Amino acid sequence: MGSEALVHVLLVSFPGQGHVNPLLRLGKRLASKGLLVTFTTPESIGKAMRKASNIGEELSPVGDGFIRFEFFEDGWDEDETRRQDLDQYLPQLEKVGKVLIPEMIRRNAEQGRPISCLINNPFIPWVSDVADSLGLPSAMLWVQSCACFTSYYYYYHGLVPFPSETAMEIDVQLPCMPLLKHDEVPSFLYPTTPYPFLRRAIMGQYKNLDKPFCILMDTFQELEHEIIEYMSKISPIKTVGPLFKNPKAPNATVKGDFMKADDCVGWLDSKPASSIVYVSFGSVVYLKQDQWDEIAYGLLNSGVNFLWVMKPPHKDSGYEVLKMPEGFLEKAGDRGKVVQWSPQEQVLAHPSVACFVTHCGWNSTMEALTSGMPVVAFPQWGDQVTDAKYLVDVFKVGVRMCRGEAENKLITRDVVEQCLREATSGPKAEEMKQNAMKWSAAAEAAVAEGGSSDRNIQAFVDEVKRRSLEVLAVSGKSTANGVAELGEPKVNGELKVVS
Ligand SMILES: O=c1ccn([C@@H]2O[C@H](COP(=O)(O)OP(=O)(O)O)[C@@H](O)[C@H]2O)c(=O)[nH]1
Ligand SMILES: O=C(O[C@@H]1O[C@H](CO)[C@@H](O)[C@H](O)[C@H]1O)c1ccc(O)c(O)c1
Repeated sequence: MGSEALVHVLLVSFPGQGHVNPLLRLGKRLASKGLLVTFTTPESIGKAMRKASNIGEELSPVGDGFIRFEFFEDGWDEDETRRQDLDQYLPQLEKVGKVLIPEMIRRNAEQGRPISCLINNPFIPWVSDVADSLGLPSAMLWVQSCACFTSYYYYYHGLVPFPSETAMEIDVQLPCMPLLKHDEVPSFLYPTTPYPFLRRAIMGQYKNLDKPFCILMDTFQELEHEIIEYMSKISPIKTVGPLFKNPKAPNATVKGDFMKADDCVGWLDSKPASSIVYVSFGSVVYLKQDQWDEIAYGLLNSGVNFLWVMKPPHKDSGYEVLKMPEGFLEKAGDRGKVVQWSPQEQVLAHPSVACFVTHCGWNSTMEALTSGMPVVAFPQWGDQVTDAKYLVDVFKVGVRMCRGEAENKLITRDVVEQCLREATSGPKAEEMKQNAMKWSAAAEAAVAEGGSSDRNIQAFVDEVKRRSLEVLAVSGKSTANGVAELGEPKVNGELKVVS
C-alpha cells in the first residue's frame, strides 16, 4: 500500500486480440519505466478479459509504475450481433468513442489522475482527433511490420502502382524492400478484397498520420533495418519491439486474453525435445472444413507430435463450427493434443516444440522470431501474406505452405506433410533453426537495457514526461483541453495504490 505521483497515459485499443496484446504489452513496458497507464477498450471485450485474464479493478504494479483498466460501453446491447460486422461496428465505435473517451479523460482529471497522452492502435484513427480536440499529445502504436506500414504509406500517397482492377497481377517494388509479388502485398489493398472496411480504417489512420507526435512500432531496428532507416526520415517512427519481452518486469501477470488458455504445458513437458509441431491460426482466421481435414491428415501422415489450437468461432460470426475428421483424435492418440486457446508465449518458448504452423499475424510472427522458432507459413489475408514473404525469403526461418486466401486453393494433405517434414528434419530445418536463434538473440538484445528498442522506449517516456509539463502549462491558462475547467490540473496526481 502506498501512494505515488506519476505521469498518466491513456491507451485506447481496437477490440481485437491481435491489437489488444501489443498495446497492452506496450502499456506494461511504459508502466515498468515509471508511468501510470490506463488501458481501455469496449466493455464487451473488457468482460471477456476480466473473465479470462488476471485483471481487476485495482491498480497493478509493473516495474516502476502501474497499470489499470477502465472499459467503455459501445452503446449496443450485450447480445447485439452487429459487433461481428466491422463495416457497422467501426463507425459505431467512432461515434460513441468520440463522446466517451473525452468523458473518461475528464473523470480521471477530476479524480486526480490527469491524462498527459493518448495512444491508440490502427483501425480506430479517431482517437488522434479526440486527443487533438482536447489539446493532448497522442501517439500511435503500429501493430504490424515496418514493411506493411511502408506498403500502406505508398498506397495512400499513390507513390507507386499497386494491383488494380485493370492490372491485378502487377508486382510492387518499394524502397529498401524485396519485390512483392501481387499476392504478397497486404491483401486489404487488393481491389477484390472482401474486407474493404479494413482498408478504409487503415487509410483513415494515414489521413491522420500528422496528428500523433510519434509512431511506435512493434518491430526492431535489427530486424527491418533498411526500411526502418528509410521510413524514419519520412515519418516519426520509433521501434519498440518485440513488445512481448519485458526484461524490466518479466513476471508481470497482467494479460489481455479474451479466452482462458487450456492447460497444455504438462503435456508439452511429457514429450521429447523438438518433437512437437504447434498449429495455430490466431484469433480471427477461420479455415473451411475441407482445408481443416487436409491439415489433420497431413499431421497424421507426417508422424509428428502436434498441439493444435481449434478456436470456436463467435456465435454471431456466421462461420461453420469445424469438426475433426472421423476417428482423427483416436488415430492421433497421445501424439496430438487439441485445445481451444493456448498460452502461446509459453508454447513457443517450450523446448519440446520444433516448429509453428502459423497464419503469420504480426504478433505470432514476432513471438516466433523472438522465441527462436522456425515456422510453416499459412497466411490468409491482410498483412499475413507480406509477413509470410518476409518469414520465408527475408528472415529465412520458414517454409511456405500457401500463398493466401485470394488464391482460393486447397492445400492437400501431401503438401502439408511435405512442409512439416521439411520444417522438422534435415538440413533446411537446421538452417531455419539457426536463423531463428539468431533473430531471437537480436530481439533479446533490442529490448535489453540500452538496446535499440529500450532506448526508443526511454526516449518516448522522456518525451511524454516533457510534454506533460506543456499540457499543464497550457491547461493552466486556458480551458481548451477540457481539463483546465476541472480546477487544478496536476501533472502528478495522487494515487492510491493497491499492491
Ligand atoms: O491459442 C492462441 C492463439 C493466439 N494467441 C495470441 O493471440 C495473438 C494473435 O495475434 P496475431 O497477430 O498473431 O493474429 P490475429 O489473432 O490478430 O490474427 C498473439 O499474441 C498470440 O500469442 C494465444 O495466446 N493463444
Ligand atoms: O486485423 C485483424 O487482426 C489481426 O491483427 C494483427 C495486427 O494488426 C495482424 O497482424 C493479423 O494479421 C490480423 O489478423 C482483425 C481483423 C478483423 C477483425 O474482426 C479483428 O477482430 C481483427
